[in-house]
Amino acid sequence: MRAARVLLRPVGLVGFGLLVLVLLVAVFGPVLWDGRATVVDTGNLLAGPSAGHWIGTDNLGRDLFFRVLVATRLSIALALAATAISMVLGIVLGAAPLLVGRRAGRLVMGAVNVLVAFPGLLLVLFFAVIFGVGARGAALAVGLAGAPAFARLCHTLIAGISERDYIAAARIAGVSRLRILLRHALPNIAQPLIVNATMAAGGALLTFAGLSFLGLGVQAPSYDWGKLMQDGLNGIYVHPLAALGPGIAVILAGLAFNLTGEAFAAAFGIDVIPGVVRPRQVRNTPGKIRGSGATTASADAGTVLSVEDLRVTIPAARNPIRAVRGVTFAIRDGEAVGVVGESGSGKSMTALALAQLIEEPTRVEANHLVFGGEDLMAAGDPESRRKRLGTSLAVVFQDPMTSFNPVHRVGPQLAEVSRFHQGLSRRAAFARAVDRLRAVKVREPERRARQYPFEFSGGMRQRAMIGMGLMGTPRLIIADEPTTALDVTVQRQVLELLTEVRRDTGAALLLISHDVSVVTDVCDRVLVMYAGRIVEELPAQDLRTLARHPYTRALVAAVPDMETDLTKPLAVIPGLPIDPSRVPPGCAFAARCPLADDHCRAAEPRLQADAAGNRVACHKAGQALPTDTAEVTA
Ligand SMILES: Nc1ncnc2c1ncn2[C@@H]1O[C@H](COP(=O)(O)OP(=O)(O)OP(=O)(O)O)[C@@H](O)[C@H]1O
Repeated sequence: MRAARVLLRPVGLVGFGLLVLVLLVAVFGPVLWDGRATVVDTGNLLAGPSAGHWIGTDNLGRDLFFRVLVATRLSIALALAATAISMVLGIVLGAAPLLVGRRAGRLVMGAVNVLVAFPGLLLVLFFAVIFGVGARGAALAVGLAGAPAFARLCHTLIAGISERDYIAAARIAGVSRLRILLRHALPNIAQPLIVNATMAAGGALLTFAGLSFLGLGVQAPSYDWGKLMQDGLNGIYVHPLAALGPGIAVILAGLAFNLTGEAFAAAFGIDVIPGVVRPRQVRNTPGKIRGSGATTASADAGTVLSVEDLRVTIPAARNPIRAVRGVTFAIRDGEAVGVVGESGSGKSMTALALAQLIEEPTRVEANHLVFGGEDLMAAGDPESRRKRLGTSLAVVFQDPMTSFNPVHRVGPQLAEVSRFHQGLSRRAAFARAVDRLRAVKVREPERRARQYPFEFSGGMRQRAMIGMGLMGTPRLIIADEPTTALDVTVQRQVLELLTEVRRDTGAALLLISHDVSVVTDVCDRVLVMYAGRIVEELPAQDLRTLARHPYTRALVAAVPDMETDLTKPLAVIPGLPIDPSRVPPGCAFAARCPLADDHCRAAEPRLQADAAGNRVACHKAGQALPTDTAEVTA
């Protein structure tokens, strides 16, 4: 237990001990000592410390020590109330991009950033004047003034997890934004938020003391530490303890909160300074439409997905990054299509665009993008579209560690899909989740469904992810490098499972991999991508022998098989992929191609189909390579 370890550190022990003491005094102080704190002793006005009055009396002869103890409750209550206001408002504002979309969210965060730039005390004074003097006004003022900092922290933390696959999975399942926030985002950022709240409460204590001291906070006859300090200030030269006593209480309580927060932060490895997690630029987003007449949902019968001229562009300060540059293909019902290519060739971007998981500022454009008869480029709310797609499209992500929300049990996460889409009761949805876990060969599914993701092995998590896709009736499963993070034996099991699922459900499969042998084993057809384009399409069984594009042949040669001469160094493709923000004229592969000539460097080859329907984009398609097998150089 990391929380328990906090108490083993001196800082944690002192802070936590002090905090418990302060809270006990806050709860029981008024009950135990209110009488002694309010007794007026006219014979002892403004008396100094004595055996009867440890830190003296005030101008009505009331015992200051007991007044400080009794004031603990109001002081702590105000600090906690203000922190709660800051936190709730901060979470709402910080989650704005998630709740109301990127564009409106950016406006909100812009305003938040301006407010963060203001000195905190200035904001407090501003709000205190607006809400009026008194405890309630002060609590609102301190709460509101603290909200921007929380908003920024919350925004940063949410941005840090919004790329996680379990958030994407929830989006694909069509879960509402509010539910994603409450169920998937907040539980995963709770630790740093609570640690920061603890420390903010310490800061709020000081601010309240300042406000009351200035006469803007608590008003007589109520009193908090600040009010006591203000009263004591009048006689500071004759009776300094009257002001020092409550001052020391503020410092001790502030220390208690801050030390406890620090100790928890250290134990949980949390950076309490906001702004350490940078959001990635690409986010889940609506698509944009180009062209007009071609956008009607005119999929051929038997075609589950039809894509024409898909483009994904990421805006950048200088040149936009053209991650996908006009991809056209179709998948028939039940067919398995593989996408191969080196890292950065645009495979994942294509998949994310198909799953409607790309958001502004990244632009998705296509002449035609139809899934299951639904025009995905049609105007309309992408969220409601995703909701409709929810059960017919399943996505399996690369990293089984991030596919599930770590704070929820696996069964309920699967069940969420059925509760949301099929309106099943909690019990019925859970039963279906158990059934689906059984279908993907998770042993003891009833017990496993009640376990947390960390109790699953990587392969089992990946099976469970496939099981989640099967909660609906998927017509297409998009699997983006589903086995990359797994060891070889488990890889095979997951691939076999995908094949079985396909056979049993009739779902089509789009399998993305940089591993040529994986797609040749599992798929019917292969799309080879390079620099954001499809450069070749052919039956998977022909990939090793009949590939015509020099790039495809180089990819194949780079994978050793039983006939590879292991006495020679393994083949690699010479050179580096192009920078997608600076696409050269002509063929993007020309600089690395042993066959390239001036024509290749000047004119971009079109993707052309032959009589068999295979496609290749190369001026030199099928030509013999210059040296022995050697588009490949060691
Ligand atoms: N957030 C981003 N910001 C800038 N460029 C990006 C971002 N995400 C992707 N890209 C660029 O877009 C191009 C396509 O990326 P994509 O992830 O689709 O490639 P990939 O073929 O799936 O690669 P990998 O196999 O490594 O996942 C790459 O050049 C990549 O650098």
